[in-house]
Amino acid sequence: MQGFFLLLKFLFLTSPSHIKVVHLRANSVMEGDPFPYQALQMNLNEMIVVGSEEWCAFPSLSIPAIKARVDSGAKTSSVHAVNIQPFKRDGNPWVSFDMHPLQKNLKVTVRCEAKVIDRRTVKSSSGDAEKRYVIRVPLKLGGDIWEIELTLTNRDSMGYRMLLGREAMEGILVNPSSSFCQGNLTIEEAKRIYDVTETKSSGLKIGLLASNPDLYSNQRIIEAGEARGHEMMFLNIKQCYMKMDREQPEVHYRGGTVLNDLDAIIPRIRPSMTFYGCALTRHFESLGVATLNGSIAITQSRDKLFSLQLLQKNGLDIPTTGFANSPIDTTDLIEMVGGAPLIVKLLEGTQGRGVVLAETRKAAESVINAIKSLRANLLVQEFIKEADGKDLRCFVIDGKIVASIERVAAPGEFRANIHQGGSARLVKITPEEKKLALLAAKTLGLRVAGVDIIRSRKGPLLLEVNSSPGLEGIESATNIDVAGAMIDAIEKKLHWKKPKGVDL
Ligand SMILES: Nc1ncnc2c1ncn2[C@@H]1O[C@H](COP(=O)(O)OP(=O)(O)OP(=O)(O)O)[C@@H](O)[C@H]1O
Ligand SMILES: [Mg+2]
Ligand SMILES: [Mg+2]
Repeated sequence: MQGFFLLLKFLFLTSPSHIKVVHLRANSVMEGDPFPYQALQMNLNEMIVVGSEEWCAFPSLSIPAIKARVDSGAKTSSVHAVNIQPFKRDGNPWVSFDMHPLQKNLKVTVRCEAKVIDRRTVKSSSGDAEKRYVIRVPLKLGGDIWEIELTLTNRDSMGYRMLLGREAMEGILVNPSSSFCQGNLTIEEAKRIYDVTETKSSGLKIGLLASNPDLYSNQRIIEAGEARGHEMMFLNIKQCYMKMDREQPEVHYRGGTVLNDLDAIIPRIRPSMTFYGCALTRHFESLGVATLNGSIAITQSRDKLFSLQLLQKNGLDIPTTGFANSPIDTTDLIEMVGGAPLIVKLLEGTQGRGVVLAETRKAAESVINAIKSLRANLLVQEFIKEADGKDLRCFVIDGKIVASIERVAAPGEFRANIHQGGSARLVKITPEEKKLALLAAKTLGLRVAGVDIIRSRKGPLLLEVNSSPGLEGIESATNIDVAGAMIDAIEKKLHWKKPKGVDL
């Protein structure tokens, strides 16, 4: 009742004609009073009274029942959403996502779609800031229906799948001491509404282990998997964690969901996440989940020095490369790779950052010694001048070259990386280059690899092998469905065949 009185007071305070604080008692409502109690009473009668928790519905999302925590302390409303996939419809941004509308129940999954009206940084009750998609959908509560804004987030670790915040509460009276003022459902009834009949899809369940669902490459992989009838799940590396236990090792997803029914994972680990991402991939392997690229192969390909050693040991041609510990050896290190001009590469560089051309011996010495004084590791490499700012990127999947492009550096630039302004074009590679690319992927044990080759006077030389090569440059330059070929490789690994009679 206390809340009810508070709201009465609130109503008076926020109404422009009543600016003084009024303490109301139910028995003070009497005829002839100076206050327009009758009008107020009519207003109140029009309001929807809700308790601290209520069953709601989202007709446009095909969610007939979801239990919400009513919290006027929260500004925005949020709803549980996982596996969020942005896409475009009629040129507008949309998202599709999985909702498990029933608490602690992962069997009931509804795939929802809604137009995105905003992306907003929201601070959760734990203090973490998260960038969330915002949608606007009709909410049904009791007999009423009105549009509200919802942010999408993983609420697995929260007590409720939905939070109804004050922005969505226009016309609502909260009585915090009661619950389900608009009708209650038992869990059994809620389950019956969703008609829990487990329907196992005939496709594979594939997890994409990555960091950013908005990346072109990640979107394409999900799209290609779904187009082949598989259940694709975007798994944010940072939100997965591992249980090491002899009897029951597990991978959990934030909130406690146990990821125990995946057939395969596609690791797409960004360089800054190598350590954690590889540990996670290893854990999936120990659970018997198939991985497109294995953890050992990813780990060794990420170590530029180690992978070059492995490649040259297996007879592959690489530019002459030097590596030293002490600045005392810098002079000979430069000599060793044929003197200036030469290339200096940071061991942990990517996208062409950390690759420097030192044109003179003096410049080479200063760059090498400066980097060493920062305790960073570097490689010194002969400069392949005749490459003229061009290199080749060969996309290898399952022992075959599925696409190749030539990347051409921007004017005045020697690095051909797209991120450094380079452009890509279709190229026909020679049998020698083809052999080099396939052998490189095989040597590093990568089922999927982006092999970089530079054309030199001595013939093709191997620059490096990437375990999570980007798809945008290569797919747009060649029009080849590289993402589809990656899914084919998983199907092949798992001996999965499209069920007869299924038209995908
Ligand atoms: N020895 C070299 N001689 C001439 N050009 C080179 C040499 N090494 C690298 N480059 C140029 O610099 C670019 C970046 O080098 P590299 O691929 O080794 O670095 P990266 O930062 O790891 O890039 P990536 O994004 O491909 O992982 C190459 O694509 C190539 O165009
Ligand atoms: Mg690289
Ligand atoms: Mg490269």
